[in-house]
Amino acid sequence: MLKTSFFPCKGSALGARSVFSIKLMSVLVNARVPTHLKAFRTIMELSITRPDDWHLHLRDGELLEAVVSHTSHHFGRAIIMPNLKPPITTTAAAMAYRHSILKALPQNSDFTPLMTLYLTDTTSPNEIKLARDSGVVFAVKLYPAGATTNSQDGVTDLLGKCLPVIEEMVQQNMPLLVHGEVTSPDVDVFDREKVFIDTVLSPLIQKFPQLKVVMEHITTMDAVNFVESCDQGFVAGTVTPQHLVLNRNFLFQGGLQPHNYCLPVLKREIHRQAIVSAVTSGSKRFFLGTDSAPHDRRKKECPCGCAGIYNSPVALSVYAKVFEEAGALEKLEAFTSFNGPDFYGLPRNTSKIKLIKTPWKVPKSFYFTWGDIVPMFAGETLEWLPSHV
Ligand SMILES: NC(=O)N[C@@H](CC(=O)O)C(=O)O
Ligand SMILES: [Zn+2]
Ligand SMILES: [Zn+2]
Repeated sequence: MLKTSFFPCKGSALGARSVFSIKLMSVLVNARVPTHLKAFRTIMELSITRPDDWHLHLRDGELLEAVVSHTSHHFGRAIIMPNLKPPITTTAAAMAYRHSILKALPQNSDFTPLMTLYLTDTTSPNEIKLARDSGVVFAVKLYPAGATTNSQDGVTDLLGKCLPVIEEMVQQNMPLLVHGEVTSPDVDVFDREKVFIDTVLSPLIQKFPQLKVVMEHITTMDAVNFVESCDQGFVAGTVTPQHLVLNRNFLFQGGLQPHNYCLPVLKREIHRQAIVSAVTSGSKRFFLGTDSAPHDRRKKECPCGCAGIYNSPVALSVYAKVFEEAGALEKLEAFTSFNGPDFYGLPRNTSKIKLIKTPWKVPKSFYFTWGDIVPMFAGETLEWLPSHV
């Protein structure tokens, strides 16, 4: 392998602390031919600060053991979603869940799970104090009751029933993470995010301008505009790989595609484009949150399949492709590794990972003791292989 050039890239959005760099390497393509005829292929390699995943479902039991290393290999930290059965509604339960995640990690892993509490109609302000004092709970998650997987214990009336808890969250500087969809059957499934913004989120933020809110897995230009219209530092948005590269046609292409079904559901192409523009613009308001949501294959390929896309194994490759295609690779690192910790008031990671622009094949499935999980882009070839430095 012959290094032909090395140049650190300092994009304007990155500032002096950026360690982003691109390397080009010439690699021998065919070793058998005489030296003077040997062909070289140029390989690009990115070095970025270790990313964090600000929205992740790790599940529990054998599913947890099957998936955790796909995140812990390349990510430093992740915000762990609390929608287990039963949900993680107390600090004590969050601490126990954290313990089981740490136990499931590969040996010598330094991955840190950042725990969350599942908000219910009866969560007490005192529970928020306990959560803050524990030092291991970093946010509270709002699932409108019935909106998504395991949300049946969620909130039925946020503005009516949860005001004392929200006041305490403001006091404790505890972020509220939002699955932003209304659940009324009268509202078209493709409009649920916009209606949620208009009827729940806007009034909430007007009432509590000091509340930190993350609009999770944004799917529409309405969500992009909303996040951009709010005070920076108080409202942010996470973005999944699927909402950057798939539109709603992918739900039906060649027949019903259960592995492309997640909530909020994929939207029109104009919405996908608005999200791509927002994240590749270099805005600090958006950051990486995969919403990787593993389900056993039989729960996806059945008459009433679960919502959720398992994307941990491919997420970094997909994000890199999106930034590359937008001509904004120098802004990738802020999205993957800076904007999230800056919003949460946590230090940025200090170690690095590499992304190598080489083709690699996504496994068709990941088997575990009682089933298997089909990842996003199963069996397809991607580029930008993540690797340790
Ligand atoms: N995104 C999904 O479609 N599913 C998530 C829940 C969620 O994040 O809404 C899951 O837990 O499976
Ligand atoms: Zn959700
Ligand atoms: Zn989720």
